[in-house]
Amino acid sequence: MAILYGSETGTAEEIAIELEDMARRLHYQTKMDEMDSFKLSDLLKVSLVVFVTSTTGQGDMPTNTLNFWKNLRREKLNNSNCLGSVKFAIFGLGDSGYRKFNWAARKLQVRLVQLGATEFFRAAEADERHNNGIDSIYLPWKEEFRAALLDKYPLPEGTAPIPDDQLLPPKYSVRVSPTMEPFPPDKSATQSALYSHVDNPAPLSQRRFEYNERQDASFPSWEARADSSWELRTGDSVDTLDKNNVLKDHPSKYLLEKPREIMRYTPPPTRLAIPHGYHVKVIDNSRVTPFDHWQDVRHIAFGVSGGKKTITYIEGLLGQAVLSIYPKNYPEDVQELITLMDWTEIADKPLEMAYKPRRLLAREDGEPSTLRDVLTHNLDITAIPKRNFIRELAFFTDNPDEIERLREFLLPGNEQEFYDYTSRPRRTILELLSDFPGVKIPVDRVLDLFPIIRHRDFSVCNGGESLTKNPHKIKAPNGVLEVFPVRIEILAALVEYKTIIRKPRQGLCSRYLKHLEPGTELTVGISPARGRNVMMPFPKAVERPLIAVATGTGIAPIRALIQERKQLEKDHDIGETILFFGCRNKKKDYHFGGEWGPIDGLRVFPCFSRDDPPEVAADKWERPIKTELEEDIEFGLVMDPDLDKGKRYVQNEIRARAKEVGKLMRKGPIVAVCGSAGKMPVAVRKAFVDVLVGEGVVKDEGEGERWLEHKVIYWEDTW
Ligand SMILES: Cc1cc2nc3c(=O)[nH]c(=O)nc-3n(C[C@H](O)[C@H](O)[C@H](O)COP(=O)(O)O)c2cc1C
Repeated sequence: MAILYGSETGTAEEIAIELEDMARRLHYQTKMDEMDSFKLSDLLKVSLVVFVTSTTGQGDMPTNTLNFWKNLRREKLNNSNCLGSVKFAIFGLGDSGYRKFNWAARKLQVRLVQLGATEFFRAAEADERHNNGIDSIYLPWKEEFRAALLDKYPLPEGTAPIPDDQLLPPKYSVRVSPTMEPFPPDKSATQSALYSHVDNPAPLSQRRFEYNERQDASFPSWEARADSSWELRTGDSVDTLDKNNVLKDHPSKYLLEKPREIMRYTPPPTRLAIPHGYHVKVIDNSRVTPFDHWQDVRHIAFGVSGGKKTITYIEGLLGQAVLSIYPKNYPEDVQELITLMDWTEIADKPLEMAYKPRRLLAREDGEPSTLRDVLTHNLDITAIPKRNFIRELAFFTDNPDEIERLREFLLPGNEQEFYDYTSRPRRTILELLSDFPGVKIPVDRVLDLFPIIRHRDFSVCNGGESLTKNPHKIKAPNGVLEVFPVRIEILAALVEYKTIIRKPRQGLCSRYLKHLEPGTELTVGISPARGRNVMMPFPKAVERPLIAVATGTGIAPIRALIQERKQLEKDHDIGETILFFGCRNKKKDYHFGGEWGPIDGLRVFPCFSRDDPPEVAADKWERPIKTELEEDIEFGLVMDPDLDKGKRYVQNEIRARAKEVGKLMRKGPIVAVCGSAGKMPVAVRKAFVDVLVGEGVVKDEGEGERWLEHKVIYWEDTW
């Protein structure tokens, strides 16, 4: 059975891992990987294929499916019945707050059937918005799916499924190198004392040579050699804790009064071999919201070194680029885990990883990673523990109480307890492990158990001249002036909460960004933003008017776009631009508000939801407040029923400026909507349709929708 997933932030991947575990227990030989690791012809080699895919963007396929999807859609396959022998099942993950709910799974299903494949079990569409999230659909589906497998493909006589309380062999192969001495300490880490006993180790070059020899010798599996096409791309990906739209509790409830104490040590700067990575240095990291504001928003600037090629590449992105940050764990957390697991003896010895997960990045300097390296740079030890993790832990403790407690979390009917222990307080893996001191994870299970750190993508918030106009200079600690020909900026809202267990919480990436000091060197990914092609059929698009709608940090890509259009002014007639920007307070989170004045042809309509008197917002189109509030309360977004009464929102402002918007709409503008997902993009689209009807551009709502679909470049970037 092949289990192929498409996942941006790891949820679908977790489901795939669970399904593989289930299949292995039914004695299936399995191959679980991202869709892009599979060729179409590989599908013909397996008996059953299970696809697990989330939907991303606006009804888009996840990044790690794009090659597979492109192959599947090749025109020459039409009517070929080329997948006639393939039997498949699909599990889709989505969020019903998006207009194109579960579209990736639906598109995939339709195409597979078109090409002759047979669906051997019913497809499912799970919804992140459901009370128990994806699980409400997934858990019953999995049980039925298992029963269907046993029914249609019964086990041979005398063979029983492998029970859940029996440990399966590890999937990945990792061990501490048996002959090699520990490597000399990484000066920036906090490990020097550990090496005081090491006398005259063999020279590094010799040890590296021996190590490589062994690695090569034990590298035969086709999985290990499978193509790494994913490495050629980077995609939109969000660390769960950093993803504020899925958090069920309103931030104000768990507001941190004081910033978290700065860690004594920041992560070591060791670089990873990040696909298409760029070496950058932090030039500036400033908080742009006042300290009494609930949210810490950072404007971070990076200097990109590199020659003409880099500059051309970045300029070629036309202000619509995405910068991927690969966060790291903190040395103190890593040390805590090492101590908890009794790994002190082996933590700094090189590892041999004959078969490692595809996403696990090696060190850029070619040195073999130690366990400490892997725990610092690769494995997410502060992620919220998932079911797979907890299930496996029960095998690694001798304490019967711990075994019982761990297994209890997973019993059918205990989903709420599981959620209350893990996601609700956003408990970390590290905390879970300190709650279960009897658990000692063997090192050969490390790669199977811990999730891999995901990069997080940020829209680059500058464009045009500001990318390259003036070389950026900063003084290195040794006094030498360094020059960076390219400057890239991002605007990052850090996620910090105090949860119901009263502990401060930060997303892994938020914490990493918060403490990024100017001068820090790192490797980042820089790639085109999703949907950029729609946005920039260059040069025609710049001549169209731009109606931009942004809330909060959604202003980032819009600012880049506005700067980009500004630069093109010399050679093109740039269309008019209007910007509706929504935030809470003029003085607190009106990001870049001070910049708009001098830009010709741009008009900005800010909407401060907490500043303006209610009568400004009230207009005849306002949707009944009650219904919105009921929705909000249901999703735990609003704590105080009066909180949102009579506020000024972008959708109201669009209606209030109907004449102007209607006029631009007739010219077939670009409409860009950026900010948090959920109600905002829906309400904004509805407002545009109302304006189209109200201004007589179209007759009715249906025609209004079609106008937005066909006459307008409608680009949403919401998360
Ligand atoms: C930026 C972003 C865009 C999304 N777009 C859609 C969408 O268009 N349709 C949908 O049903 N779900 C959408 N979702 C919801 C995800 O599919 C859902 O959260 C899923 O559980 C994520 O799984 P993953 O972590 O494997 O990617 C989106 C989520 C994000 C963060």
